[in-house]
Amino acid sequence: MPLTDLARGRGAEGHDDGEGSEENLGAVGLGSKLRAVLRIRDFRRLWYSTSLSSFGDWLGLLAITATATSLFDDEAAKSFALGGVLLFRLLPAIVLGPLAGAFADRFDRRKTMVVTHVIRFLLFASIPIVNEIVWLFIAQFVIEAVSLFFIPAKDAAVPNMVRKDQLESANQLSLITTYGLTPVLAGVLFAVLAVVGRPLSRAVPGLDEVDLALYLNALTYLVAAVIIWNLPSISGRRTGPSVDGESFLGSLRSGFSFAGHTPLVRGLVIGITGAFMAAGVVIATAQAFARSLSAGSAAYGMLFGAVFVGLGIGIAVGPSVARDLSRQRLFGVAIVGAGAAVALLAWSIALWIALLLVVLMGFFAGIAYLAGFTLLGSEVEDSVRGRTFALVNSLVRTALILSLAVTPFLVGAFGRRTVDLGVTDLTVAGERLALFVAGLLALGVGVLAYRQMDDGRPVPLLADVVTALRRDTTARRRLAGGGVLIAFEGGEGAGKSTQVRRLQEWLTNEGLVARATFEPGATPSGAGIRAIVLDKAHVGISSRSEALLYAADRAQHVNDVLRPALDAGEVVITDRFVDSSLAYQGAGRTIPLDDVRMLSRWATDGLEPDLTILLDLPPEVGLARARGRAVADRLESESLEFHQRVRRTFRVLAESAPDRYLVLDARLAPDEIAAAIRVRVAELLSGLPLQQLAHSDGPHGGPAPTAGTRPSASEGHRPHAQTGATPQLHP
Ligand SMILES: Nc1ncnc2c1ncn2[C@@H]1O[C@H](COP(=O)(O)OP(=O)(O)OP(=O)(O)O)[C@@H](O)[C@H]1O
Ligand SMILES: Cc1cn([C@H]2C[C@H](O)[C@@H](COP(=O)(O)O)O2)c(=O)[nH]c1=O
Repeated sequence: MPLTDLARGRGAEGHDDGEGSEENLGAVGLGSKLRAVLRIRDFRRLWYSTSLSSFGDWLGLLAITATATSLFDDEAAKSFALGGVLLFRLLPAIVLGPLAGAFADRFDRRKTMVVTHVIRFLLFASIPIVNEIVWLFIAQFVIEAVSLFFIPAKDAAVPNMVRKDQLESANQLSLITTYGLTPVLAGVLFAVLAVVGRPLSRAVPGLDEVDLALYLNALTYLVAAVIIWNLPSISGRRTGPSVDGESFLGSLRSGFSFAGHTPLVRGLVIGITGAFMAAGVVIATAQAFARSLSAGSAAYGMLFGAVFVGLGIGIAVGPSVARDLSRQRLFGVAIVGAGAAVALLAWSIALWIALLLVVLMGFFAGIAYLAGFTLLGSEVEDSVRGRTFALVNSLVRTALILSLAVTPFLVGAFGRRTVDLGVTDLTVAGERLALFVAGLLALGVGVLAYRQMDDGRPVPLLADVVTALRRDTTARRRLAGGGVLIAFEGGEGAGKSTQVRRLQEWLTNEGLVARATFEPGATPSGAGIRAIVLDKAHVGISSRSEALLYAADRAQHVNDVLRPALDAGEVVITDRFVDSSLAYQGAGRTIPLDDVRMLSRWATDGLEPDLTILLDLPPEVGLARARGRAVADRLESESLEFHQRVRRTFRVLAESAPDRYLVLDARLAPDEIAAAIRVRVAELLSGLPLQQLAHSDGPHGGPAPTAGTRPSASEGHRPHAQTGATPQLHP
């Protein structure tokens, strides 16, 4: 068993008992998910520590850029100093990134994190003391180099602290904190320091607000180091310098080879690097683009803010909007979305259009970043995770440096050109062309990344995205070859058993594996429940108890019969399902429908029919038919009003989702009803990947099991061989 699984298992060190179980129920709000992940003690402590150092980072950036510019009076020298600070921040990644990754995979991650924090504490504290631009550059360079060792150690440690299904929430929390909360708090504190700094520097000569910010920043690293020191679980299995006897160079090589030969990682690397290269172009052209909108000096600030608004929305709501889509697909789709938004941005003529597109770009970028980061954490083995994170980190920074450095030259060289289109002249500005090219680049890498990472799902991408956004779980199951569930509903004696049997016979003759089943009583324990609920001798069963008995029968039925058959790609036809509980226990026994719905959803684990066929009949007619067949059971013996409520509810349910129901008048002749059913079912099944009977026994093969005689659920299993697109059916 991989170490990551062991560490994530129940009772792993630092896990609080019972946390996060609510998440397993499905649709849980962002707040609850974040609270659940924060209940994990060690993760919570690591989060405190990284939030603190991230806050320090932002404060440090503000203070350092202020220091750099304050050392000069001349405007050109100020911008040189600013550019120099940023360059020295990004530069070390090119050389040191991969080394740092190999380090994170070979050495104790906790010690690496503590040592790098302490070094940064010392360096930040030294900047105001030395107060020289050359030392500022050197310190920046070393701080960044040291951060490169911290980042992969931290990123690679997080997946070991939370359950796999909680990693996305843990990443959401980290990204929201790092890019939403801490920069704002740092900005506010910096502003406060600017106010208190002046009187302070009069009181303590040589100490101003920038120095204070730098000292505070240094202190955050020291406190964060102490917190991490007290988190032994971060160390994991790394106690010695070498994990498996591989040399340092060897592990560096194997890290590159892993990234190059693993399609998922290759796709992620291509996607993230390309997207950041495009982001660099957007940043480099932003000022000129804002000016081109002739919207005043505030336009740049607004566009800048819009990116963060979009990013925030994407990170916060993206995962729940696209809950059902695989993260591989989500990643590719989101990069393509961000690229398309940038390409359109190049053409926008008004500030409000540009703002909308920038929010959209940020939204998709946020989703892509979160999905990519989560995939790296969850899909990459612990032993190479540090190297993988570090490689991505280096490539991201290299891409940013390159595009930030090259774009202004290209834009300047292109200038503004007028193209003669014959009918009219088109003026093209360099910054807009660069934006358009960046958009196309992101679009291209999104497609490329998607192709590399595609998880081989049989569902076409568009249908996958549409059904995921619509939360159409039944359509998703159908499209993925997960069988088809057809439910028959209706009152007593409506002819359900008759039609279930006829439909199954027809499907079998058409060469498909079709299983007939029923509720209640299709499993051995269900048969016991059926005997209880239908026996007139049981006079004292309460409404709630009855609802629970039907739910228990259904839970067993789903588990033993429906799910396995659907997983095998069969067409499953059930005589009654959830709607019967809503109609009989809800309307009949007057239990609130929402309670019955909730109980049923729990029992079925969300399984819903692809199609429900309602055979509608006045209860007096149906009861007469049923009584001609056998003595009335406990439910059939209920009053006419009871059965009228049941019928009304069946009809209301069908009216509320017409595309999922086929309502037929059950007074028609059985042949007519069967023909109408065949037409609708042929439509539903056409082209779906379903199990087909082997040639030896079908099409037109062996006898079909009889639903009307209430077969045991194991009957109806027929030898079947292949899955394939359903051939043309003949209704
Ligand atoms: N369309 C129809 N017209 C007239 N009689 C029918 C029709 N369909 C079925 N019947 C007859 O009505 C009786 C009940 O049919 P069936 O058992 O198929 O109904 P059901 O809905 O499964 O009933 P229950 O829910 O009580 O089990 C049977 O005797 C059957 O032959
Ligand atoms: C599934 C289900 C069924 N019932 C009732 C409806 C009928 O009266 C009987 C089942 O009899 P049948 O001849 O097999 O149709 O049970 C119910 O009240 N609630 C349910 O969920």
